Amino acid sequence: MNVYHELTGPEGAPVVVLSNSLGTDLRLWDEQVPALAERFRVLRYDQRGHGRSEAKPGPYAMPELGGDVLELLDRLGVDKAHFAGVSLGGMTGMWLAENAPERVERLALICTSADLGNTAWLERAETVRAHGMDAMVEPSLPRWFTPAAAARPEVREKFGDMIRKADPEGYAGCCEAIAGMDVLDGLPTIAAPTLVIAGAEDPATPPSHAERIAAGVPGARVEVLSPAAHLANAEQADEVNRLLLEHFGGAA
Ligand SMILES: O=C(O)CC1=CCC(=O)O1
Repeated sequence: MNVYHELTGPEGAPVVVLSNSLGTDLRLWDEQVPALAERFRVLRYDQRGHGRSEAKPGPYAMPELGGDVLELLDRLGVDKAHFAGVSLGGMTGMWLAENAPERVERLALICTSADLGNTAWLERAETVRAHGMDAMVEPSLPRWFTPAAAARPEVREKFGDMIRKADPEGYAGCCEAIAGMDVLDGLPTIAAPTLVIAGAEDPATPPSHAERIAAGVPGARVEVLSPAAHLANAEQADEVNRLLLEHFGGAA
């Protein structure tokens, strides 16, 4: 599988993997990389079907999204890494922590869920296969950002571009992975110290989903940020950077 990735930060430093959400790409983490790369080797990648990664025909399943990360870590010679994921990226992180615990040091789950149902995701997959990614731009931005942030031209341009650059088949395949996701029952087996971050105004994965994850993962703690919708790491970058550095042990 051809997974596009970028490495930033000192060689030999502990590795932090950053995994993007549905419809975005590794640019989602632009505000995190400078802060994290002072102390960590930051490995960000594009989920399959997104950005510059390969878009195999769907449907996909969570073991494939997690398998892409394991393959990438193997290729780069990384035995174990910290992992942060937004939404679909967080789902990938939960799958990894449950199924490859020896590869996950500490886990940060941002604006994500262990169960998002299935019907709506299968319908969304049908919509993008029929109408392409343009159909996703206007519905997505108000879920991703609070109204003030969603109105900013640079936000609309950057995140609209990420949506348009996703491959419709790849996006649909990821919707199908969300529909078939099965990480809820395994939450109590997660041994990696886990931080769960939610956006108070997130309509897609509201704070109740973060609380549900934290109720399942032994010792997990929740932080709710405001104002922030689904892409809290973009809207509350400084606070998310502070929390990630503290959680991964890189705080000054
Ligand atoms: O619906 C959205 O765009 C929000 C979302 C759900 C899963 C994900 O990765 O993003």
